[in-house]
This record gives sequence, C-alpha cells and structure tokens, in this order.
Amino acid sequence: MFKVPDHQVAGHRASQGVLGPLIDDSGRFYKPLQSDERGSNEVVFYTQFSSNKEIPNHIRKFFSVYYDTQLIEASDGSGLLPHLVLEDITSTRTNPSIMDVKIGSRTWYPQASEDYITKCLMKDRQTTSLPLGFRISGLQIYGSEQSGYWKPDKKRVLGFTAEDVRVVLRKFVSSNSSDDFGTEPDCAFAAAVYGGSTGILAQLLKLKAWFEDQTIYHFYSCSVLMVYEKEPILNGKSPSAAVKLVDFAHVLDGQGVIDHNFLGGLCSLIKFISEILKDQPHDLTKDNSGSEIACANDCNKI
Ligand SMILES: Nc1ncnc2c1ncn2[C@@H]1O[C@H](COP(=O)(O)OP(=O)(O)OP(=O)(O)O)[C@@H](O)[C@H]1O
Ligand SMILES: O=P(O)(O)O[C@@H]1[C@H](O)[C@H](O)[C@@H](OP(=O)(O)O)[C@H](OP(=O)(O)O)[C@H]1O
Repeated sequence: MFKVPDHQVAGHRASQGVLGPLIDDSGRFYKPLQSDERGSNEVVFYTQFSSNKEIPNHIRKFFSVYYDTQLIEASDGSGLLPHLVLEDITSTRTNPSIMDVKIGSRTWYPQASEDYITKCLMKDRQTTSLPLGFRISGLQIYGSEQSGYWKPDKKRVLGFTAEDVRVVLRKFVSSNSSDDFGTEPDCAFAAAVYGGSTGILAQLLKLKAWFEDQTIYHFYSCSVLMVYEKEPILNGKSPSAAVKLVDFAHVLDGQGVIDHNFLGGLCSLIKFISEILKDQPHDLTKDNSGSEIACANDCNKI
C-alpha cells in the first residue's frame, strides 16, 4: 500500500535500509519524523500553521494540506515510526516537471550548533545560495514518452553555477530539455507556465507580497517547489502550474521581524523568472495594455 514516491526530486530518498518519504494511493505523502528536533519542529509548525487564523486563504494554498501524524512502517525497515501525513502535491499530475528551490542565502538559523552552522555555511558557499539567495536542490523535467525525464543527480545539481541556474530555469519550460546542457533551451512553454495571471511568476509575486508583510515565521532551509505538466499545454489546456512551499524543519518564530533572508531569495528567484519572460518575443511580464501582468492583476488584491 505504501510506496516510494516516483516524483521526489530532493532530500533523502527511501530505499532498502534508508529512511525517506512514502506515498499511498489516496494522494497522501508520508514524511518520516527525523529523530532529533527537526521532526518535532515540523509537526509544531504544521499544527500551529493549520489553525493560525492570521494566514490568508490565498497564502494557505501555497502549503500542503496537513493531516496530522501517523505511525507507519518506516522505509528503512526499522519498524513503526511517526510520519507527517501531507497532501501529495504530485498525485493528481501525470508526468510532472518539478523543481525544488531552497530559498535564502543563509540556510542556518541563529540558535543552531556551531557544527551545524559550519556544515550549512560550507554548502551555502559552495552552491549558489550565497551569491543568488537560492539554490536548486533537485529537479526533473519531463521530455516525452521516448525521452522520459531529465533528472540530474544530486552532485550535479549542487554543482550548478549561477549561469547553470539561469539555463536550467529556461530548460524547465522548454520543449527541447530532455538532454544535458548541449542544446539552447527554446522556452516554448515559458508563457504557459511562468506567465499569465495564474502562472508561476504571478504566484511567486503573491507569496512575495505576503513575505513583505508577515513577521510570524522565519523560514530557514525551506524550499519553493514549482510543478507543472507539459502534455496539457500541447492540447491547448492549462499546465496546472503550482508553487508550493515544503520543508519546515527549521521554521522559527519571526518575533515581529520581516524574514529578509527568505524574502531576498524569493526576490532573486522572481528576477530570474521575470528575465525569461522579458526575453520572449512579446514581453510576457506585461499585458496588452503594457501594465505589469502579475502586479496589476494579483498583487494589488492582497
Ligand atoms: N507534500 C509533498 N508532496 C509531494 N512531494 C513532496 C512533498 N513534500 C516534499 N516532497 C518531495 O520531497 C522532496 C524533499 O522534501 P523535504 O525537503 O520536505 O524533505 P527533507 O527530507 O527534509 O529534505 P532534506 O533532507 O533535503 O532536508 C521535495 O523536493 C519534493 O520532491
Ligand atoms: O535542513 P536539514 O534537515 O538539516 O537537512 C539537510 C538540508 O536539507 C541540506 O540542504 C541537505 O543537503 P543538500 O542541500 O546537499 O541536499 C542535507 O543533506 P545531507 O545530510 O545529505 O548533507 C540535509 O541533511
């Protein structure tokens, strides 16, 4: 009944002897509680967030629905272990293209141990976290039935330079992205996926507007997951592009202060995606009247 997710793109994957998330047939994602405070922190976050009346509904949809915790057999064969039961973001999608982007130039939080800070700082320096304010943690891009997915391994992904990130964000919405870095991405799906009033850019801008205001939480080492389906676009339908936040093991009380680490990284990601839309034959960050699409249509409503 439980199985290893087909579409997990980052984090530790379940396998023989290895602890990782599982899914079931009913559209639920089971994330094992890490034994240290990370597991309990994430439970506290989801529990508090689920009942927090200060969270606007248009922001709540950026988070997976939380269905409590449940004791299930762990994937590593160690026996029953509590798991967070979440909505499986990919369950309703066929052949989803997914990117996990870890937001923030700093993935370590103030109260962390010296060893933990050293480990995170090293990764932040070795990846694009420090220069760009975010790093790609994992991805899969669907090509076609013949080519399947382009899913570079973790080592490759963590080695992405700033230029690689720019290219990969273009490949993510291209029809010729199933090979490695050889081909110039055509950005054929940029308008359908990143653009428009319900596209990824508009969603990221809504999230940004909330982060410019909210001082409830500070999200360290949290990821933005971007998901869409290519095939519906080819049939003239919506790609169901979605932005979701995942991984709340290091969420701290915001204590009335803006989460500038997350906000800065989010603005940087937005800038990269806007540039792709601006590069298209018609500037897709603007509507027919020349006004900024996402802001005119969405941000002002918040
Ligand atoms: N609710 C969800 N539905 C579907 N897939 C999910 C969901 N949450 C997470 N994932 C998948 O699992 C991956 C890892 O998620 P997450 O970062 O929460 O795990 P983690 O074990 O804390 O990762 P890490 O070990 O890097 O800290 C994501 O990149 C995504 O592919
Ligand atoms: O935030 P946490 O819960 O401390 O978890 C770590 C964090 O998600 C890092 O981003 C990840 O490194 P990558 O960025 O390299 O995936 C690391 O993997 P690791 O244990 O394999 O180093 C995790 O342990």
